[in-house]
Amino acid sequence: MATVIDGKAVAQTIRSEIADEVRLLSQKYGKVPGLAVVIVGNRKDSESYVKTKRKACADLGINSFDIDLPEEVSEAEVIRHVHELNANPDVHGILVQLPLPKHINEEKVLTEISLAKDVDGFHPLNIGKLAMKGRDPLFLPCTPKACLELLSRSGVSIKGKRAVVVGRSNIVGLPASLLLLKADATVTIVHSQTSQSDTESIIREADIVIAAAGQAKMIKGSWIKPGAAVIDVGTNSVDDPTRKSGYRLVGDVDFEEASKVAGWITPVPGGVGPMTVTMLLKNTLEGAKRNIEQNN
Ligand SMILES: Nc1nc(=O)c2c([nH]1)NC[C@@H]1CN(c3ccc(C(=O)N[C@@H](CCC(=O)O)C(=O)O)cc3)C=[N+]21
Repeated sequence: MATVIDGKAVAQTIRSEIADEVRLLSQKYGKVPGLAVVIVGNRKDSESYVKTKRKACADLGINSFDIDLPEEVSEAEVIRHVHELNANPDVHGILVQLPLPKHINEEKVLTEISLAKDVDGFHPLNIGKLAMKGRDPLFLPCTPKACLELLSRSGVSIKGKRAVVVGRSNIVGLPASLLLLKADATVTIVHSQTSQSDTESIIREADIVIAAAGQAKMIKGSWIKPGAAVIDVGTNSVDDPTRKSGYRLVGDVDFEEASKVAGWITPVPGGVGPMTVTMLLKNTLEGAKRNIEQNN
């Protein structure tokens, strides 16, 4: 049976380390880190993630700046807010919750975020640096960073291992594959246009699987190499009439099957999700430290 990686517990440990550092900064400089969270419209999932992020800030003594904009807001208006946050010395990190409404060009907005405040790591220049050998972005994207942190805290080495990333999104699959490559893995990406037989056979050879396809339980236990480390990024909501909410979250991996074969596996919920938020807080702390120490 696989070791189940308790993302919530690891996240809690790291959060208390962050809270200590926030207190030190405040004692030494009289300043605390600040994170601005911009949300446009009222998608239920986005509202729930943003609420989680703002609460996590409050728990750690990080200032959060809430920018809530209506669905119909213009792209220019969103960018105006970003510029205002870039100029605000109390804001050390800026996160624009994705996805944005169709009439707003995400790349245009993300490009306007000051590189020094890009705590999501989604600025095209940060992604470009992530892709280049010998270069490092100021911030690593939170979910990929969470995946690697869970591997390293579980004692799973990456160098020379075969890793597969399932999915190629800009916010998870692509940067996760780049980060694994930087960590010296041999990386393969499988995606929606990969044949079913290739998908299965490539996953079967992988020592490390990062599942970020957004398909409930698509990865079966029989596809997992015995002893592999399986990191499940999927957060798919499926109907569940036995719950008060009417739904529950499941990952991209069939946990029941895969946990009998894998060496390590992350659950959903309670795996990558809480660590993603923690990496956001950590990036905000790092940004604040760089900024405050530079100005003192
Ligand atoms: N600019 C931007 N940055 C993001 O980081 C970003 C984004 N946009 N858009 C959407 C995705 C999704 N995402 C999650 C964060 C936390 C959980 C999380 O905490 N999940 C809990 C469960 C939460 C629940 O029960 O609802 C868990 O897995 O245990 C999940 C997903 C961040 N994203």
